[in-house]
Amino acid sequence: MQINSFTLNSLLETHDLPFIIVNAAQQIVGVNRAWENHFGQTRESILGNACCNNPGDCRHRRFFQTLEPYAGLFSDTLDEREYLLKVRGYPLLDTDGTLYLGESVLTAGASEPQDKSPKMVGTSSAFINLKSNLQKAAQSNVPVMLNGETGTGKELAAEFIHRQSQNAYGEFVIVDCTVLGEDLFESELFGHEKGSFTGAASAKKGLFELADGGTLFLDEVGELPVSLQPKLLRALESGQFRRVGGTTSLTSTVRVVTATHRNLGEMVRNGLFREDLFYRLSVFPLEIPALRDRIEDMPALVGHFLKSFGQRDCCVYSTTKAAMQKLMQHKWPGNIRELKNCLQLATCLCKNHTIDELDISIMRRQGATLKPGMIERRGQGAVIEDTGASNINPLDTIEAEFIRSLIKKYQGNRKLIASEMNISERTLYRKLNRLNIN
Ligand SMILES: Nc1ncnc2c1ncn2[C@@H]1O[C@H](COP(=O)(O)OP(=O)(O)OP(=O)(O)O)[C@@H](O)[C@H]1O
Repeated sequence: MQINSFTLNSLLETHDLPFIIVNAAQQIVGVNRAWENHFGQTRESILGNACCNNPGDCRHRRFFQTLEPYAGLFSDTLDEREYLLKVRGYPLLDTDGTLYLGESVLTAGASEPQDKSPKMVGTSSAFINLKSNLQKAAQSNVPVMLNGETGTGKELAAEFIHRQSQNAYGEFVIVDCTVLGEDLFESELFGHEKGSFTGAASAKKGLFELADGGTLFLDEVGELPVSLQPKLLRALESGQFRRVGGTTSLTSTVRVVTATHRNLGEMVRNGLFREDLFYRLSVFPLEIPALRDRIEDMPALVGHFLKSFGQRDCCVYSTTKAAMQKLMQHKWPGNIRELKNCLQLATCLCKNHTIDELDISIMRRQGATLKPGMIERRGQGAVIEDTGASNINPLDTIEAEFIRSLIKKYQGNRKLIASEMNISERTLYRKLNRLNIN
């Protein structure tokens, strides 16, 4: 007898852990998405299979004899691989009175989704407040919008939300909205069928489809052209989309997290961002504070990065008091990413694994390089030093003038500008940001 499909689906979808349903004939009649993700098998390939390699004598058979719930460690073979599993089994009754066994399964020793959260470091009240809000956002399942300057940790925060959410067993899929132009948007986001355009040699799943059951992270969503925003809104509202060249409507259930450094409210007022999409995406808005506004986090962040560089280089790095003071005084326009890069360079320059003030070279110029002799001059002063956040150095001025001339030449078309500069659109976008060019 078939289990009532409504009961089955609702049961399966209420479980965050891998979960299977077994009938009295010891056949698998249901698995959830977490199970598929955890063991890398599709439900089509296992539904109807025997529950174990030896169904004549297994815990499932014993369950149907005793009807006793059970919990414990069991060794199972799946797809020719041996797994030690933490298992909990209990009876399920279908609406027509048929008895089934429901079993939640986890690889023994494998961490719970929460344990896989990226390491976010900080001790300031601003950081603790942020982390607590991220946790609340993760549990709520509503769309979250992260707002913050470049390098403040928006992507890390988005991944943290994903790992702490009920979608943690699904994929965390990043969509870089700075590179999504008219030509790429639909095929990247919704995928395409074979032969749907020149070069589409095979069918390809889109990012929306890949994120099914997981989290879709729309990075720099403020960069999405207004003309494409209705298409995104439609897919988010209905959960339905079609691959380019496809005729069937596909469905994807995704958790949406977005990030931007822009003031989207102002963009809405200026007609640069659709109001309906803004409200759809920013149900849970969160501000990621700049490093300069939580400078108390500096010792913890420095300790965190030096520990990881030390593990990489098999040594223990430390800083002098003067070095820490210098780090605390800088304004950090590039935020945590800039701090990390600065420390990475310091580990190369320092002697005896101890970073002192003179090893702290705060580099504000993208692409600035150490010239021969600079390292030798270490004893006489900082190598590349610029602590005044408002100073624009001549290199930046020249670069800004060059980019402005290209903006004029290509009437603001980023693709053409990036191509002439031989850089990606994303790098161009970062340069525009750093040089304050709108
Ligand atoms: N609280 C934190 N603890 C440890 N590392 C952090 C923290 N915040 C950010 N980082 C690190 O700083 C770097 C920049 O973070 P991330 O890429 O998440 O920033 P972002 O705001 O998304 O940047 P962008 O705006 O350029 O996309 C990464 O290496 C990240 O791991």
